[in-house]
Amino acid sequence: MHLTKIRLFDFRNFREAEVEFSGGLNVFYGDNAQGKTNLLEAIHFLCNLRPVRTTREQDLIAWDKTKAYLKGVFYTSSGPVDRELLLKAGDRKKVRECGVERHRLSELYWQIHAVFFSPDDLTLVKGRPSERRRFLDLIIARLKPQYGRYLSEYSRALFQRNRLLKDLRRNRTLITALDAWDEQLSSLGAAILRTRAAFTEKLFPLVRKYYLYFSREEREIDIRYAGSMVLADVPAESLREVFLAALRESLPRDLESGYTQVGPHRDDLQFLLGGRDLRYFGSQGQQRTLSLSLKFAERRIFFEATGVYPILLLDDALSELDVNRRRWILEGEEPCQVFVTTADLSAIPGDILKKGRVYRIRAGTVG
Ligand SMILES: Nc1ncnc2c1ncn2[C@@H]1O[C@H](COP(=O)(O)OP(=O)(O)OP(=O)(O)O)[C@@H](O)[C@H]1O
Repeated sequence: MHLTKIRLFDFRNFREAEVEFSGGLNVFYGDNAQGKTNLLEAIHFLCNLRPVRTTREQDLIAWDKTKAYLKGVFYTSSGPVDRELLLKAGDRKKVRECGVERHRLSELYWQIHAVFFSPDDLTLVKGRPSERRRFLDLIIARLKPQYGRYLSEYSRALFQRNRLLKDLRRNRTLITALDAWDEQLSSLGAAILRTRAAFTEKLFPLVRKYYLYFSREEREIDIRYAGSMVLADVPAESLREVFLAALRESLPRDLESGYTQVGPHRDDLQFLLGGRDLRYFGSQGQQRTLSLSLKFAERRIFFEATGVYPILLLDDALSELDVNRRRWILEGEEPCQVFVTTADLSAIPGDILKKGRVYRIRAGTVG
């Protein structure tokens, strides 16, 4: 699968552009603040149907406009697919595939996917637990739309339970309503925990493998799912009861804080090297390598699930890698379409650059 062509209108600092791409390496090159990242974001939005990280969709519209339009033509195993996205201020985005408007976006997730990596992904290691949960949840929900539904129902139930906890401070008789929320939370939470456990079983060995490869360190990284409940050795079918018991046990603390203190919404990932937490004790380089490994593991997981390598979008990421790793990624030992931004073409080995296509980005235009 690869993107053969893109058209943009009033997307970020692009007024109008149409560009054809190579199925291999594509390099967006130019000075700072010209639009290299914006073009990468446009590709990501077309592929994954959501903006990079927590950017709001409306912020993608050019500042002095009220609408933005993107069209991408993809080459997939079932032939060419064209996908259009229309953003309108104050409205939901519209998605059309092969000319037909689509409302259930999860039906479009399987075939086309992109993995975006930039130095900001350091937050996956150094940032708050919610960043790591989001990383897990987005990948799983994409591969299993049912999981996305568990998550949204769980957060609705959690919101109601937290509201009730606060109300209980004023009116104790409301306590009878708590059981119903605990029941809901524990069955949805157990489904989330089960799915995450099955997923991390695949993800963790891959992250370890890429970390070893990228870091050339002798020691393996140890990755753990750091739960807010002790779940080691709990069989999958007992998760609901264990969670329910944990909710009851934490009730005094929950009432005091007004928040539910246990559950998958409090869980985290922990990365240890030589027994020390990389989040606090890792060097900048080790943390960067780990965030890159997480993204490469994501890419591999998609390949294993779908048989198709996602498109790789590397924003200003080459400077972090030595020449051998740049070569490995850009030459494609794991073949896929790659888009790279750089302000310095010498970051790309000359023989590889010759095989790729280079686009000069200047003030929202592509040359
Ligand atoms: N919605 C928008 N409308 C118009 N311009 C925007 C919008 N959002 C961002 N920009 C501007 O687009 C310009 C290009 O940003 P971009 O991040 O793509 O630069 P870049 O070429 O990747 O630069 P760098 O090399 O510094 O990372 C910036 O000046 C930014 O302020």
